[in-house]
Amino acid sequence: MTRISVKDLAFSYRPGEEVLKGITLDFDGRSTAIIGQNGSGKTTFVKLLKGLLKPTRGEIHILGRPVSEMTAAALAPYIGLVFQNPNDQIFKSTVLDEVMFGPLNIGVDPKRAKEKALHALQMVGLAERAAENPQDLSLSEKKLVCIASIVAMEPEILILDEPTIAQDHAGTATVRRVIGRLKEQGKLVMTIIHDMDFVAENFERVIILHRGTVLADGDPREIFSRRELLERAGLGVPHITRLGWSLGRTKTYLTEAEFIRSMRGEGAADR
Ligand SMILES: Nc1ncnc2c1ncn2[C@@H]1O[C@H](COP(=O)(O)OP(=O)(O)OP(=O)(O)O)[C@@H](O)[C@H]1O
Repeated sequence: MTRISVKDLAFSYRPGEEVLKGITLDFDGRSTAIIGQNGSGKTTFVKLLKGLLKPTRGEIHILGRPVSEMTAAALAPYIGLVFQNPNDQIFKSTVLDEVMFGPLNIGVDPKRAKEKALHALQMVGLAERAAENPQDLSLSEKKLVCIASIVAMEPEILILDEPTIAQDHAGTATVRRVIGRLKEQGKLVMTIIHDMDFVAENFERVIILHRGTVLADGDPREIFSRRELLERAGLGVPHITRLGWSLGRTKTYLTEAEFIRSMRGEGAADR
């Protein structure tokens, strides 16, 4: 089922300078990473999906609804965006109030909003910090509070902007677990990200944006096999993929587990 349909989408911040140049894409339920060099248009693209910017050309439908006819507030129950920098999002004086704000804002009654917020905080491992001031948390924890704030609204579509930046090892593991849970719940999880290891391990579809156009669109193994294309787009590959290549393997490895299986001789056909 198509969750998001994008047709001939273009956007300019300044007249005559298109930063998105006619993008056509459909998003189904597959978790999707949007990658690309700085300035390729990733943030602009997701802001358009979320209704924070208006296209200069083209159409977007979210769950069949035309974004052009909806306000950002009307879209909020369906699509959530977690900003890269938590300071752009956090404004309440307790963690619980912060996470309750979204559900309350879309009309959930206070009792239910509290339940949803506590459940979301449990998911990110911060339920015990509910009474604290979010400003007293570490950057890693603040980012998890921001994820919980969107999770609590239970939108069908969640977009995470650089979820692993500023995360310590435990924080990254939590983000991985939360994404897994959301996928199990049938949500469309999207991300904008430069961390290719995380993409390879957690996402089913990869889209490369390059100078405002779609340069490639495929599953991670397909995308990370295309060395020339990645070089052209100025992008790296997962560490484990590079290690495999350095050892002369033809298979594109995506995870340590599959690399180890292959090294032990369990994947002889993959070499
Ligand atoms: N508010 C703005 N006004 C003018 N130009 C902008 C604005 N925001 C972004 N741009 C320009 O639009 C282009 C696309 O930027 P965008 O932030 O969408 O790229 P990005 O792929 O998200 O980059 P990054 O990985 O650095 O976040 C860039 O050339 C950028 O300089």
